[in-house]
Amino acid sequence: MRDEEFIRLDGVEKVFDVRRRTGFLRREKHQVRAVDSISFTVARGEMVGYIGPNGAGKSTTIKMLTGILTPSGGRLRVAGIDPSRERTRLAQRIGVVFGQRTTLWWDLPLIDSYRLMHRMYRIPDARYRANLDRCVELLDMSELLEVPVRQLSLGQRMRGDIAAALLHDPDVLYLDEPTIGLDVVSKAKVREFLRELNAERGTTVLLTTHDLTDIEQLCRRVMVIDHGRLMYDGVLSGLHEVGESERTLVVDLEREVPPIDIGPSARVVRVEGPRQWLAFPASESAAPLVARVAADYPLVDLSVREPDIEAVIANMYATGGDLLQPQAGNS
Ligand SMILES: Nc1ncnc2c1ncn2[C@@H]1O[C@H](COP(=O)(O)OP(=O)(O)OP(=O)(O)O)[C@@H](O)[C@H]1O
Repeated sequence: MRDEEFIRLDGVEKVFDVRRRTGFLRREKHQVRAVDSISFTVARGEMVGYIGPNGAGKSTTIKMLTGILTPSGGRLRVAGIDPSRERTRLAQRIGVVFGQRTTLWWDLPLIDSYRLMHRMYRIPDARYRANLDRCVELLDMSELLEVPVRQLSLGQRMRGDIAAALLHDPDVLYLDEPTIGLDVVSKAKVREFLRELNAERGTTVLLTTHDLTDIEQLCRRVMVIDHGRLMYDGVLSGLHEVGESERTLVVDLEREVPPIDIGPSARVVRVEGPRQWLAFPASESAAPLVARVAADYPLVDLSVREPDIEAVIANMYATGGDLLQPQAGNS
């Protein structure tokens, strides 16, 4: 197994058989293709965002990567291991954090959950101590260890869960919504910790989130999945180009004038006194637009605003992704 292909999926599929009620006693069998022929590789030490709308197939992919679910087709390897065949061996190499569920014992003080994991995973004592001390320090948890999990706030519990996933020094960490419901300070703490973990330990991280700031701050590469298919795999900024989004030229004029009219290449989307906002395709240069406005209108100042990434992604989902192809190189 090469480091560039630490995680590797080739045409992976997952089909669920479900029975739908169609009448009082009638049930119809049908199939849900949750993951539809997905291929990608993740290099050792990469930190990759895995995003998509509800029901896109993200959790199903993560469950196959942990060995909880067996693929219906295709081939999948994590650290050279087939997850569903060697789930126990894989468990020593991976850590998993599900933001909406906890792996901690609800009624026990946090430290007792860690002691149990120490035994369950058969973590050598020195390694357990070193990892625990490091998490306690970096995640600011010294006050929390004796507190029963049920009394922890969501942000505290999340830090507790992240530490639990790292006690056995996994090579790969799957994070499913690790900042969901957290306040700004807790989110910042979790992100900072993940950045350090990745930089210092070279832990490979696959991050699923609906919070695009997580991705912006942590991942250079992002994969977008929708209807079980990989719609995009590349740098986050590249989404602007494929997302058919618009940039905005904001112009300050000497005085109020009627909405600027310079033909079909740009349209006025907002006017506030002498300031006007013109939307134009993100793929086009602003220069000709600026030249035309400057020639015909009393221009004082201007700026160009990049599309907001949330709008780009919302647009991608809305268009069904037909325009988008998985980027070569990572598939
Ligand atoms: N055990 C199951 N049985 C039947 N259908 C399932 C099962 N698990 C998932 N699905 C279906 O597979 C599709 C993908 O679901 P999945 O949970 O992977 O999506 P997701 O991207 O993680 O969504 P969310 O963001 O809402 O968590 C959905 O249509 C879902 O209803």
